[in-house]
Amino acid sequence: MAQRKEERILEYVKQHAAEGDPQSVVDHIDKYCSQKEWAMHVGDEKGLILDQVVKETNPTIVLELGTYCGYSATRIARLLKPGSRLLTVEMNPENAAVAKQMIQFAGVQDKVEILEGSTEVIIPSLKTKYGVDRVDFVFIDHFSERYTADTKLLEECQLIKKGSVLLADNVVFPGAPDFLEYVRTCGRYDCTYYPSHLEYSDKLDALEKAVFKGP
Ligand SMILES: Nc1ncnc2c1ncn2CCCCCNC(=O)c1cc(-c2ccc(F)cc2)cc(O)c1O
Ligand SMILES: [Mg+2]
Repeated sequence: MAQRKEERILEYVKQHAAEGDPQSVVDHIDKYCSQKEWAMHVGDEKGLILDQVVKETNPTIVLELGTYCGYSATRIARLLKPGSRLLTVEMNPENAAVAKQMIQFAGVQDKVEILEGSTEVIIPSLKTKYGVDRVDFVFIDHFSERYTADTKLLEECQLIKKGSVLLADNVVFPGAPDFLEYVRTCGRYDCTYYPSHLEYSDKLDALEKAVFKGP
């Protein structure tokens, strides 16, 4: 029996999902986490909203803040056009190791790069160290206390340009009130609120989309 919940999820996927099939990986993570052990993936209900926003954005460069086990990285990467790439930031090295294997098993490793470290350190290095000019889509799913600071950091580093899309998870639960206040009142974003539910739960939650209008 694997020691950590995240390793048990990976083991279940390896034993039951179809290798090289990202949809199968996503479906089996949802199955395990709704039936056996809850875990903080964006999940199937909010995941459908994520899918819709990714499809309408059709991004070339995606940044994800908070990889965890790689569920949303796999979910996003399965929708990306050839030649596009997803950079995902994870501070916890044990979770990054699980995510690397999950992404590899799903067969999307050529599109996904896991950057180990904290967002406040990684974001300022994206241009110089990772050759990023701008990001088209940012999925924000790390500590809600960092959402606003990292959004401001993306602006200051000129990583988001007119039309870049931010999509933030958990804006109701655990909640990101200062992020909602910031993007809705600073005058630089067109915001859309998508009510939903916390993953594998009937508690209310929501996603907030914030489209950058330029500095
Ligand atoms: N500065 C940085 N840079 C990179 N990673 C970083 C970081 N700082 C931290 N981390 C590492 C991310 C930590 C996980 C973030 N996600 C969450 O914390 C999260 C929690 C819940 C939740 C649900 C029910 C409850 F009762 C309680 C919590 C649900 C979700 O969908 C979540 O995404
Ligand atoms: Mg989340």
